[in-house]
Parts: sequence; C-alpha cells; structure tokens
Amino acid sequence: MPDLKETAMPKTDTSQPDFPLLDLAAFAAADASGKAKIAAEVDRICVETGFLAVTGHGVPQQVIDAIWAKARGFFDLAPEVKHRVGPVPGAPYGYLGPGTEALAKSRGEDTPPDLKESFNGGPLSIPPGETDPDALAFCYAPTPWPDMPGFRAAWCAYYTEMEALAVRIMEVFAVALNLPQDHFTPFIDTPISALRALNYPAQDSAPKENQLRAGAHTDYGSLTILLPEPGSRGLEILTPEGDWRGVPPIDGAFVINIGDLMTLWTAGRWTSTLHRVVTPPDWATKRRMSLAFFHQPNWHAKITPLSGAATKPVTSGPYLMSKFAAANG
Ligand SMILES: O=C(O)CCC(=O)C(=O)O
Ligand SMILES: [Fe+2]
Repeated sequence: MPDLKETAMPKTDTSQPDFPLLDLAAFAAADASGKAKIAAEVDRICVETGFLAVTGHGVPQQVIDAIWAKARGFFDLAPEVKHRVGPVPGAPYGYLGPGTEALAKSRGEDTPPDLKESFNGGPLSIPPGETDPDALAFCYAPTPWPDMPGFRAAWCAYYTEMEALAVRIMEVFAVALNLPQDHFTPFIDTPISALRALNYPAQDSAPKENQLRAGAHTDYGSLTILLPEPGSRGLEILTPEGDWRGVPPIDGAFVINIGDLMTLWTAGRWTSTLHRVVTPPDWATKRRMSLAFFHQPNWHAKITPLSGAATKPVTSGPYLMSKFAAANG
C-alpha cells in the first residue's frame, strides 16, 4: 500500500477550501512519480471518506447541458405522463415516482420513503452471449423511454461519457492501490452501471419523522459519479469524526464517491461513506436535481479482497439486485 504521508493536493479555490480535488488532466499529463503522488493522495482520501471532486474530466459542457434540459423537462411533465414510463416489474429502470424508495432501507433501517422521484436507465447494450435470467430481467431490462424528442439521445450521450470517465477514475484507483493501471479492466469491461436523474421537489408540507430527501445510505457498487445541480445544497457525508458535513457545490466538477464493492475489494481499507440528502432551511421551497451515475462491475464479476484474505466472493450483479430490492421493497 502507498505510504500515507501528506502530499500537496490542489484544493478548491474559495467556497470550501477543504474539499479534496482530483484533477484528471493533471494525472494524465504527469510522469510516473507525479502520478504516484496524486494517487497516494487519492488513497488517503479514500481511506478517510471516499468522497472527492473531479476536475479536468473532459466531459463536454454541451452533453451536460443537454441532459439537464431533458431531465428538467421530464420531471416537469404531469404525474400521469411520467408514470407511463414506470418500471417493468422487477426491473429498476424508468420512472420511480415519489414514495417508491427509501435508501436507508438498503441498510435495514425502517424509514418513510425518500422525498424524491427519479428516472433511471441501464447499460446501453447487452453483452453477446449473456443468458443469466436474473441479469437479463434486472440489469439488462430495457429502459422505458419517455416520448420526448431528444431525451434518449441526450441520456445516452451522457451515459457514454460517464462510462468512459469511470474507466479513467478506476485507473487512478488502481495506481492508488499500487496495482497496474489496468488492474480492474477484466472486472469492468461489461459494466452494469445505471444512470439516475433525481428530482427532489419543493416541499409544501412538513416531512414525516426521519423522512429525508435521501435517507442515509452507502452506494452499492464501485464508484458513483454525481453531478448536483449547480449551486445546490443538501448532500451530506458522515465524517470519520462522526459529524454530518455538507458537500459544497463545486463549479465544473463532478463529486465522486466509492461504493461498497470498493470497500470489499480493498479489504476495508477504503471507506464507502454514509451519505444522505437533507433539506437545508432555505431549500425547502426549492426543488433540487442531481445526476448520479452508479458504476458497477460486470454482472458476473467476483469481488474478493485484494489482500488475498479468504472470504466468500461477492458477485457484483446479484449484490446490486439484493440492495435495490431492499431499498424499494
Ligand atoms: O442527490 C444527491 O446529491 C445524492 C443522491 C445519492 O446519494 C444517491 O442517490 O445515491
Ligand atoms: Fe448515494
């Protein structure tokens, strides 16, 4: 494992001097020792919280603008129109309306449903030869597309960018773990990632006890690439000290965090941090949107600790399916 000594790391300029940044363009341009230095800092952050902001990502602004416009347009449709693209039973894609999901239930906590709605889409193609019935019925279920010109094209363009970005981040993760840069490739070459557009509507009545915009949870997979609506607030992470801390809006950056499978892969070295979405007092009258790309290894990928510790492997697809069922049961 890398040595954990403090290294210089760029910080956000003004709003939140403490929030760590990973500049992917700087990583790509660095020589081996520069890469090792950046990777050591990523390792340190992943040990602590696994949350950081990514700049230098190269995702074209017009791809981001287009999906924001289509997501907003979709959520502004009448409820009965949105429900026309509700999920096929047992599948996670399409429109999940208010009252459908309580993320805290994925950890066995019984809370009221999250104050949100979402649109969800899965992998853009099915790997040739895939016959596993659960894989076909769950993660390779078709996405029910809304009848809105340009929605599908904008969605798929953003999904494609996120898939490529996740590969670059997983390469940094490999170096951060002192592994060859392409170590994770065989596990993530047919990923079963999902993209979710989230809308947290303005709240016109008081929430129930323990009801949040998103209940406290960890993400399930390898990596989440989150884009909160610019300037928006409400996402909080649990610090190692046990305090909830707001993630600041950071212009031009994605917020990334690792999920449960990365913790398992690193034998507990990296933290899949609890996070939630609250409603700051000045946000109750305002909607908030976000785009979350949940990067998930191949359906059949068997995740065992890199340390070689003898534990029963966790298979990526069935693990994801069981967590989704718990949160949506
Ligand atoms: O909307 C957000 O900022 C975070 C949502 C989230 O953590 C999730 O859906 O897993
Ligand atoms: Fe999350």
